[in-house]
Amino acid sequence: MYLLIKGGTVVSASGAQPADVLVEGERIAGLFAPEHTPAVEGAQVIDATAKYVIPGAVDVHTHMELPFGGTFASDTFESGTRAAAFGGTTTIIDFAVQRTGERVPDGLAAWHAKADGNCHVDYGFHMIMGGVDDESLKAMDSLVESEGVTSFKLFMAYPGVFYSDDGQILRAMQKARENGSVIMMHAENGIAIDVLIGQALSRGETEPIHHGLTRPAELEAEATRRAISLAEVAGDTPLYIVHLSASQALEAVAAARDTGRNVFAETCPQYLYLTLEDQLGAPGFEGAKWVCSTPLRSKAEPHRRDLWRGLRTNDLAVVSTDHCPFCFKEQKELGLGDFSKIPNGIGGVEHRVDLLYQGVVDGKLSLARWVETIATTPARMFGLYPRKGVLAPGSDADIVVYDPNARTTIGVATHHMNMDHSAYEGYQIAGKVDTVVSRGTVLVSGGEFHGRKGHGRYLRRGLSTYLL
Ligand SMILES: NC(=O)NCCC(=O)O
Ligand SMILES: [Zn+2]
Ligand SMILES: [Zn+2]
Repeated sequence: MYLLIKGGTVVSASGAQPADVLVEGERIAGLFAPEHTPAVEGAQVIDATAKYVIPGAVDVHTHMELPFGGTFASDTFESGTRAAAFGGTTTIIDFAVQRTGERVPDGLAAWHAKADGNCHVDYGFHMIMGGVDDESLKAMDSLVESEGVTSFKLFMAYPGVFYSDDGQILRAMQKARENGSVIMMHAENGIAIDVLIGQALSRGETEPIHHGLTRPAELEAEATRRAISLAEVAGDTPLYIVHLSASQALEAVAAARDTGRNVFAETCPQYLYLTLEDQLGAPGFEGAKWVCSTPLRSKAEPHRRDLWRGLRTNDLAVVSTDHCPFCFKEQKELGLGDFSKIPNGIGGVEHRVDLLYQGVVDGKLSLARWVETIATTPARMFGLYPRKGVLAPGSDADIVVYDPNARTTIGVATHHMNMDHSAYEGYQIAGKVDTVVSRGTVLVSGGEFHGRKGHGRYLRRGLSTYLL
């Protein structure tokens, strides 16, 4: 079975050129200069004239069905991966969770039970380590060796939930140094934040904006610097800072990278577009829609400008979504009268490709850098390259045809995520995902979904190929 994507401009992390893409079965058979494209009898043809053809995007930070804040993230693996596909994302890496007091293999098994047979796109897992002890350290080895889980997320935030102290973090980093895995860090000083939260509540400051005000940028920067130091002490353990939002934290990452350290970071669209004042500070309880951690930052400071610059310089190597949706009704409302009880998270798995493309439209990113940050580097960073993240012979035929001349408006009425609101309601997007192919199967075309639950397969990941 052949599929030919014809007439488009293929964009890769190294540039753009006119090329036709031939798919045989689930894999890419070849890329051809248009004048050299072979005639393939019986091939299904997709006309990509005046459109970009890019690798299916890879979102390395999602939380489908995450239990958090007394409820569960509102997208299942089924609804969330369908929405991902609509947005041009053909691979996700979600976070399996070992909660404090639980065993790591049990956490992984629980995530397989949620995801297996339910996904529309391919998926892998990182492991959240909610407790670092002798047993869980041993389990890290077996996850790397036998389960294809080669990255582990630790938390310097959320005391009593996922928090690890510095000793635990150092031990996990030493283990990762031995087995070749990557440590992902939620870098916020959760102990100090809890003090600020208590003080704010005792002053009667209960509205959503206080979520952001009690998580100052300096406490993200302090934790980022501390994580970088601990990784150095552990022997330059590869360290990946998740959902980086503040200029000061970015400065710490850039300084480490300038000295040749294996330190990497991602940011997310919410930090590139949304702000503490405009969203978190919306009237009444409305701001709860944008409660996430790290929080949205003040527009009075140059965070967004610096994050865009970091994307250009590669001090920010990846854009993920940290997709963690909660409905406003009944879920975000758990925090009415107490911002600290609002479940943390924003849904956006459907919009990353579009929102980052606006950076191209606005002259902030090159086309190549768009593809590199949403597809190629994520795949390399987390052991999926060259199977994912690139259009090359032998790679999985995960392909997006993107129409730069079409327009779309983001909103709850049209999105496919299981959310009763949109973090980007009314955003006008110049460009549109036109066709989405996953392992040779057309999942989305003409705005219609043609996929089937269970098409998505579990990805056993290798070690990172992005490290120095
Ligand atoms: N980010 C967020 O607010 N929720 C998801 C959990 C996490 O990534 O810390
Ligand atoms: Zn986090
Ligand atoms: Zn997250």
